[in-house]
Amino acid sequence: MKKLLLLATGGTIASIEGEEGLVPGLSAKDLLDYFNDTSLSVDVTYQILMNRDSTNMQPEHWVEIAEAVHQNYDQYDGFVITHGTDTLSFTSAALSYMLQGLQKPVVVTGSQVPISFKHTDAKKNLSDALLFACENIGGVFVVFDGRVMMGTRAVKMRTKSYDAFESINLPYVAMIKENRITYYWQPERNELKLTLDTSLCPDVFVLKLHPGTNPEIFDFLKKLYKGVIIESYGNGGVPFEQRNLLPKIKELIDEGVVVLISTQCLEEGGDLYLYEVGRKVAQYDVILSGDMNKEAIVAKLMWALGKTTNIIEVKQIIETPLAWDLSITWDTED
Ligand SMILES: NC(=O)C[C@H](N)C(=O)O
Repeated sequence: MKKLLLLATGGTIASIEGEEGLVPGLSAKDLLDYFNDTSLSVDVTYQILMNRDSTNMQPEHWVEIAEAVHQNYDQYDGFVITHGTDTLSFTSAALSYMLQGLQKPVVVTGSQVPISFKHTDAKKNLSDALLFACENIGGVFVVFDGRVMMGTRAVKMRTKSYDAFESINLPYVAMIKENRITYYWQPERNELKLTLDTSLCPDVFVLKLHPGTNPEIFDFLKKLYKGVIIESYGNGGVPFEQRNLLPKIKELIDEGVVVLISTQCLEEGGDLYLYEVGRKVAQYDVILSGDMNKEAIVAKLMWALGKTTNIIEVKQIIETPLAWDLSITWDTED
């Protein structure tokens, strides 16, 4: 019988009605008691790591979760982490970077409706997650509404529907229906040994551009952050007429802040060399995000800056695919 470790962190799945709205209140044991599915023959041990709405998750909590998996790695065949959905993808991406060389599944799940409610997606998600955690596969996965996605590719798309998550720019790994797993593809196996690398620098900011963005915002960012992710438009580029952002971006880079250009478009990634608006900013030492999603970029940049602030080294880390986070090969000017 497979031995699994369930690590509970809170979220709606573990929430109960509080005086001021839903609040995480169930323990890992409560979750399993509600679940009570006898069709799965697994030996589940549980541990409550924290009990918070995932809106309150901070990078330090990602580290706690990664450490818990690492500490227990040899004792279990697979891991299930129950988590709030709001920042679940940030956590799943961060775990994908901090836990390199996983030869066992680490499955992150949650729900849109508490497990204690009559109609809930929690029981299916938990059951699917436990089932998938028994598989002979390595990596961090998100299992939600019957979909299995790589931890670096899941994005929360819907606030209320059960199909809250999509796998962006990478097909689902598998689908689960009535306790049957149908694979579409599988990450290749490797011979790596598990390493825990929790170096994280949280001084990262995401600036979402909109027409009218005031260039002076960069003066504040320069003081507070070591890395700035500019979520630009379409294929990428920044405005250089009227409220010209280019001089401020150059200043930021000259002062040693790492600047990464990404796009507000979720699908297909950017190509900074297509338009003049892109090429102008591409002349500077900016990092390209390809088709990585925002959640993965934030976690990866924090992880990279935890090791080095050297722009060349950070660029090398970010622009190298890791844990299936990036699939685009770089377009260059010629
Ligand atoms: N569905 C959920 O889990 C939402 C909740 N606010 C959380 O992220 O913890």
